[in-house]
Amino acid sequence: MEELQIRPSGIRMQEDFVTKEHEDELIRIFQNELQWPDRSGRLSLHYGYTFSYKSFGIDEETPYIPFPDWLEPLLPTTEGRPPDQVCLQHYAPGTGIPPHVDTHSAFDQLYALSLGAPVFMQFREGAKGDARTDVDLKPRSMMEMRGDARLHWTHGIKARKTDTLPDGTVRWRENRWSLTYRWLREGAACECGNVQLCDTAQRRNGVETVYRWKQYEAEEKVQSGTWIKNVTLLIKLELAALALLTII
Ligand SMILES: O=C(O)CCC(=O)C(=O)O
Ligand SMILES: [Fe+2]
Repeated sequence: MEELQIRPSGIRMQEDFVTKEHEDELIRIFQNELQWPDRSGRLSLHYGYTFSYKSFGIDEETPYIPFPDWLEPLLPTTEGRPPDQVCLQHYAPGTGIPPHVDTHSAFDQLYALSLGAPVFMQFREGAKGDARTDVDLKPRSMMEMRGDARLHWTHGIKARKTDTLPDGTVRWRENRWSLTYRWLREGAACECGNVQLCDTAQRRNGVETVYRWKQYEAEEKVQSGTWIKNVTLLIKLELAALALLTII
């Protein structure tokens, strides 16, 4: 894996993690053999352990979902043990994911494999996002986020139909799938101290943890522009906030 020489530091990339033939076969499986949620927008399927935001450990009530056969050869081997959780996501053209950090306390190492169409992922420094960097996620590439890229910059994908390349070319979005791999953090506490982005630091400092979710909601509003989505999300946010508040 090669680290990109950009800000944020900590983005490591391995191109051609799978062959084109392997990718075609995976997409065939994704499109024909998996049961996706029946709704629009970004769709997710989860494998492995589920993290409980109540107990801040493995959710004992949700059964472990074994990794399917097609997933086994796609697991990164560089951590010495398989990930605890894998999330397969489908992005239909026009969909994205709001800027966020994957929860610090819950997860440590973080990798993502891109399949299908390329897309720009935007990294933004801190909560306000003054510095921004677009990284072109090429199909078949495996990315690792560590250090600043993992903890101190948010990442997200703009919900839009096209991306404009640095040379001005307009690239239409097509179907994209990603696999996000996460390893649980030992002790479920992060020591980075970033009160803006780290839930452990926020808890320790008595900062209203709901802030993170509020920010997420605001971003979603700007991106989706649809009322229904906002309402659904708001309910989810409130539930999440309640779960978080109970453990403060
Ligand atoms: O789609 C991707 O490549 C990454 C998705 C992501 O950021 C996440 O699942 O937390
Ligand atoms: Fe993420």
